[in-house]
Amino acid sequence: MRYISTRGQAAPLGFQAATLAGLASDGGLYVPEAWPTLSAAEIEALAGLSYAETAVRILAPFVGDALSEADLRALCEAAYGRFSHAAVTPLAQLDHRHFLLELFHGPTLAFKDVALQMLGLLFERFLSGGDQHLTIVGATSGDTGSAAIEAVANRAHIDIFMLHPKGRVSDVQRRQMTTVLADNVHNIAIEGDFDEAQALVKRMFGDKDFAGRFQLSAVNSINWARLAAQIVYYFYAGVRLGAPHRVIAFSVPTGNFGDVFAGYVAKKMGLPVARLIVATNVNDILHRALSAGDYSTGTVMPTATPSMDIQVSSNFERLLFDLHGRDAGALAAAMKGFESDKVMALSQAQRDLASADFASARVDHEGMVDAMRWAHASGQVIDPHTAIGLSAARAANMPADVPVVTLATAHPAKFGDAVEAAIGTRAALPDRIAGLMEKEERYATLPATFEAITGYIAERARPRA
Ligand SMILES: Cc1ncc(COP(=O)(O)O)c(C=O)c1O
Ligand SMILES: N[C@@H](CCOP(=O)(O)O)C(=O)O
Repeated sequence: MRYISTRGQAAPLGFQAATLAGLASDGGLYVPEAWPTLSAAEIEALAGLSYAETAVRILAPFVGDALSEADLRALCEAAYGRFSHAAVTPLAQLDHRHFLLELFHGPTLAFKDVALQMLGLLFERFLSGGDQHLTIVGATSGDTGSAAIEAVANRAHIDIFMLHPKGRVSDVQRRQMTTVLADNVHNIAIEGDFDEAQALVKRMFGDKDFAGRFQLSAVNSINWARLAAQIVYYFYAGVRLGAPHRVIAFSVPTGNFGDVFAGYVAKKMGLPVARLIVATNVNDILHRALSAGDYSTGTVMPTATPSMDIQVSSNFERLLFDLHGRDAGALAAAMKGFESDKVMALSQAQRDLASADFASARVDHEGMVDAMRWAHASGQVIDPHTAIGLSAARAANMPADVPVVTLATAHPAKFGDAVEAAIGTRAALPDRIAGLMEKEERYATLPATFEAITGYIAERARPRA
């Protein structure tokens, strides 16, 4: 399997090189040259397999010859052996057609663990025996940061620098990052929002001098390996609900468009998906783009779903690449225009193409609270992000015989205040993070400027070997 850049100016890479590179040198994102497919019989054969074994079957075509099947199996078993639920990503039923796909049973209690536990092991595997070391630069609106830090803390060949928007993540989210005092972990609170953090990170990859001095890599979903690992749970849930013989819809609380893009890939690979419902909070650029062709940024509004307070969604570029007929030149020109003007219009033909796979909804604060209360009445305490997805799922116009699965992306204990405000009770902090609120924190606070951030990193990172 070869990976090509959405902007067409970087050399195609294999899985190992694409994983270590993170972002393509031309500013584009790596995508597989062609989508691998599974036959109906191959999907049927996933029934009854463990999560780790399902991961082996789904990831094998993406990994290609970068790992033997036995090595891939060993990594999947190690990664998913750390989850607190035997099913890794279990389904919970809310009523006759609504389900939650619980993605928060990993070490940091959010869906990011599903991919990052795997990515941490892949990095270690690809770096072992060599003299390379990676400087990981990442941006987080709350959950990627802690999952990535958990996955790479104390690894000899890696330094991680994680940028989060100061004061715009929950206390639990911040502490999950800043109380990890390992020498190779560097947390930076930037005086800006998530979009600025993400733009700074992307600029580092594109800066010849900086990228030449340090071997940069990514843990955000710009890294293809992140997304590949997230495809697995769509198949795992779909097969449990009757795929390939039954069509299923998924509702995905969306920020950076990574999670829902993984669902799109699952559909391309053959999973029968009626629609992927892109559920946004009031930071609704993706809903406007898909429903009205208006892909234009506004000011980011802080909400009770901070992990989704995003306007510029990295992975939307991967969908735009397909919507531009995989014409990298056309996409590169469109992205250049968007980067300078903050506006892009999707044509009617592009919207029609997208609407075969995606529906979308914007959910405001009241909609989120209603969904939390409805789930609570059905016996489930859900986090605010999941509630955005559930609200969109309940409003979606899906055929009556199609089950609708909402991705439960975080444990409700990560957002205790918002949960209590909505349903009058808090979810207890699970044992995994007990004592978190008493631990010592360490992080730097810096202005959101390229010079300040790269200067800080340059003083601490190990240069290229
Ligand atoms: C809890 C939670 N829900 C939803 C999202 C949005 O996911 P994505 O950025 O992949 O669209 C995030 C952040 O990524 C998150 O942390
Ligand atoms: N909500 C995310 C934002 C980063 O998304 P990613 O999937 O690209 O890592 C977070 O929790 O940090």
